[in-house]
Amino acid sequence: MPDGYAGETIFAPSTAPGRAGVAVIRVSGRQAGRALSALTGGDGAGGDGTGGGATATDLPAPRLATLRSLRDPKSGEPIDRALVLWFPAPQSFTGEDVAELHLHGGRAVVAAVLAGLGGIPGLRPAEAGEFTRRAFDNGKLDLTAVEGLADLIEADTEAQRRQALRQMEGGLARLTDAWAARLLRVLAHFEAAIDFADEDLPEALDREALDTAAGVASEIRAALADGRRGERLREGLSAVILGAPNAGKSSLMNAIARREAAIVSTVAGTTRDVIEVHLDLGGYPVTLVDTAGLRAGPAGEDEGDNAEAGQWAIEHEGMERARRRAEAADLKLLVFDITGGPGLPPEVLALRDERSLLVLNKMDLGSPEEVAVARRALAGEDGVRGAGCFLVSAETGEGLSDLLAAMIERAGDCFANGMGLAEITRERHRRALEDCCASLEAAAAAALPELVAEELRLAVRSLGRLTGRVDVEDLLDVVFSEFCIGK
Ligand SMILES: Nc1nc2c(ncn2[C@@H]2O[C@H](COP(=O)(O)OP(=O)(O)OP(=O)(O)O)[C@@H](O)[C@H]2O)c(=O)[nH]1
Ligand SMILES: [K+]
Ligand SMILES: [Mg+2]
Repeated sequence: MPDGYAGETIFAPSTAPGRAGVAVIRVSGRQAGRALSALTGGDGAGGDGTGGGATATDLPAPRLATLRSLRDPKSGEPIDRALVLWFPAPQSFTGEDVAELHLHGGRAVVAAVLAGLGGIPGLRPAEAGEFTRRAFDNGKLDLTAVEGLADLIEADTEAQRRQALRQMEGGLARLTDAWAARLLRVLAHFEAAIDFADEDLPEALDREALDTAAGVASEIRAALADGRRGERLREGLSAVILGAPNAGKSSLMNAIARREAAIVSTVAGTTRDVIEVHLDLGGYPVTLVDTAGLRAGPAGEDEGDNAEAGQWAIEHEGMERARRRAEAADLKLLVFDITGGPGLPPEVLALRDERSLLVLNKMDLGSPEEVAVARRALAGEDGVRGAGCFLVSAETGEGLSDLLAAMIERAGDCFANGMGLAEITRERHRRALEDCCASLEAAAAAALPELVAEELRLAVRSLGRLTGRVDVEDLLDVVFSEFCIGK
C-alpha cells in the first residue's frame, strides 16, 4: 500500500452498543471524505475538498470539531445534529483519511447513520480490529503498541492501566529497537568482515563486536527474569482461600468481595466447587478463589453405605480442586477457626509457605484463651508471633482492613517486585526474546564469520517479530550508510 490506503473504505461504531449520551462512528479510507460530505450535504459553507475523497465537498477544517446536520445520503431525511471531525491522511489513527461522527447515542440514530453509510458505494462495515490493523499497516503503531492499546481497553485496574499505557506508548518497542540497533552494528561488522576477507581485520574488533552481542543477550535475559509479573498483571493475581470445613472461608470471601458470592451455612462441606470473584485490590487485579474445606478422609469407614461413599467422592474431588488451585496460587489465605479446638488442622497447616497469610477467624466468638492458643500454635516453638497472621471476624468485619492491607502489599510485591513495571507482558514477547538469546548464544559459539552473521541475523529477526516492523535488510542499509570500515 504505497499510498497508505488499504482499498475499501470501512466504517464502524467505536463506542459500545446500547443507549448512551454520545455514540462515535468512525469512517476510514479513501472515500471517508466523500462519505462525510454525503452525510452533511448542503449543510456546510463550501469546503475546498482537500483530502483523498474523489468528490468531497463541504469538509470541515481538519481536526476541528464542527457541528453539522446529518442527512440520509439517499432520501435527504434529517437524522441527527452531530459533531463531526475530519482527519485527512496521514494525520489520523489509521494513517488514512478518517471521518469521526459524534452522534446522539440513541440506537435508532446510530442505526440510521450506519444504514446511510452502508448505502454509499465503496463503503463497508469494518471487521473486528480492522482500524487498528490499518494503523499497524501504515506504520502508526507497532505490534507491541497494538497489544498495549488492546490491554488499555481491557484494563480494569490502575496498575493494569499504567502497564498498558506504557506499552502502548512504546516502552517495550523502544527497548527492543535499542537492542536491535546494537545487534545490527555487530552484524554489520561481521558482514564487512566477510566482504573484506582479504584485508585481515584485527581480531580484537571481532571480540569487541561479540562482547556487544553478549551484553545485549545478558540485558535481554535480565528482562526475562521478571517473575512473569507483566503477564500476571494482565491476567490478575490469584488469591486462594483455604481451610478446614466451616472455618469461614466462604464468609471471608463474601466479606472481602462485599457481596454474597458464595453460599454460607452451618453445614460443614457447603462449598464443593471452586468459586471465583474478581476484585480490584488497591489497583491490582485479583481473582479471589473460595474452595472446599480440607479434611482427612473418613478413616476406617470404607464399609460405609453407598450414599456416604458417593458424598465422600464428591467432597474428595472438591478438595483435589482446592489443592490444585493452592499450588498455582500467588497468595494463599489459610483460614483457621479459633473456636475449633487446640489442634489446628494438619491438612491446612501443610499448605503454609511464603505465599500464605494466616487468618484466625471468628474472633467475635473466640475467648482470649482460644485466641492465644491459636496464635501459639501458628507461631511455632520459639513463641515468636507468626508474621502474616491476622485475627479477624468474617461475620462482623473486624480485623479485615489489616488483612486487606497485607493482601495489597503482597500483590504489590508480586507485580512490581521492587523493580517497577515489567516490560514483557505476553508469552509472545517472551518467546521472541528467548529465541533472540538462543541465536546470540549460537552466534557466540560459531567459528566462521558467515555463521556468526547468520545467527545475528536470526537474533535481529526475533526482535523484529516482537514489534513486527524490523526488516533486517533495510536496517542494514541504514547502518552501512554510516559505516566506514575498509576505508
Ligand atoms: N460468629 C461468626 N461466625 C462465623 C464467622 N465466619 C463464619 N462464621 C459462620 O461459620 C459457619 C461456616 O461458615 P462458612 O463461611 O460457610 O464456612 P466455610 O469454611 O466456607 O465452610 P465449607 O464451605 O463448608 O467448608 C457459618 O454459619 C458462618 O455464619 C465469624 O467470623 N464469626
Ligand atoms: K459451611
Ligand atoms: Mg464454604
